[in-house]
Amino acid sequence: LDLSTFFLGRPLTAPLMNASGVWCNVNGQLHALAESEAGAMVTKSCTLLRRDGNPEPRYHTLSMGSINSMGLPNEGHQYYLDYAERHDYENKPLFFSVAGLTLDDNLTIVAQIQDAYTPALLELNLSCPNVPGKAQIGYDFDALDVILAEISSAYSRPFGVKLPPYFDTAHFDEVADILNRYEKVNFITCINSIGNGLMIDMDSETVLIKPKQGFGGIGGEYVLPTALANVNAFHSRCPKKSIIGCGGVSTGEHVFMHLLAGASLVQVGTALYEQGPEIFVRLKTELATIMQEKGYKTIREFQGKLKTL
Ligand SMILES: O=C(O)c1[nH]c(=O)[nH]c(=O)c1I
Repeated sequence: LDLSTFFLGRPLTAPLMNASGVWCNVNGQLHALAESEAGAMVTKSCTLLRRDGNPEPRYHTLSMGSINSMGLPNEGHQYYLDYAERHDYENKPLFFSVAGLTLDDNLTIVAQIQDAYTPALLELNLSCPNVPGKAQIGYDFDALDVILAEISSAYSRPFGVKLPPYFDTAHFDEVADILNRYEKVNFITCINSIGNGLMIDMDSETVLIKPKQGFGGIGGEYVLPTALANVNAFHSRCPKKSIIGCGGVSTGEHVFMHLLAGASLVQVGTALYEQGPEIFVRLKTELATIMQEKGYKTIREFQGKLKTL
């Protein structure tokens, strides 16, 4: 599936969706997303069985974003398969996020998605930073190679991966080399939260969240430059794959920047958590205004056309 035509070919001026994990854990939230102005939507990353996740407080708003250590709370994969069966795909495409705790769990879940033959698009989450004792697959390049080989042979359709942020050119090169060896990896979602940040309450002199001594993934405005860099790095290194941008989006300008950097579709996390699905109306309007001011009729005219000096 080529996301760029799937979304850019359509009259959408705002290919927008939620970031997995935000407003997508339970049916009521999923229904609200389905009814929203978002162009697509994704389910909460699921494990084989239901999980409570980490003890609360596990999410906190920050002056320029958020910190979270949710711990992969979800209703278990069958719950989201049931939702995927009921979803109205004419209304908007559905992405199905999977974050199994083991390779076997991932294979079991993916096999059931295969058997259910849902039109949902698999987004394999390789970047959850908050399960104590579980290193991120996205930062273990051998494990990354193995899971892509296993999923590619177990799943017959195109799928995508949700990557953590990288901060070193050698890592962009190495991860892109691995991804380019898997033609079934049709899209790359950059970025997940910047793992293991820490913020402090000045009055009580304590951390803000309970799990992991206060360490958690950072989202929001703080991560925009890192998100744009990862979108652009993989856009230039993986010409046959679509990039879904995620990270730091709260205005139409941010959406425009992600698209210019190479994204075909843009996810919203922290700002959606704070403002709810109505945000998609504002982002669509703001992007359309920017496009009008710049004289662009379609996204294709500027998508991926970031200029260097
Ligand atoms: O703690 C979480 O549930 C979580 N939190 C994130 O910031 N990213 C993720 O992929 C996940 I699975």
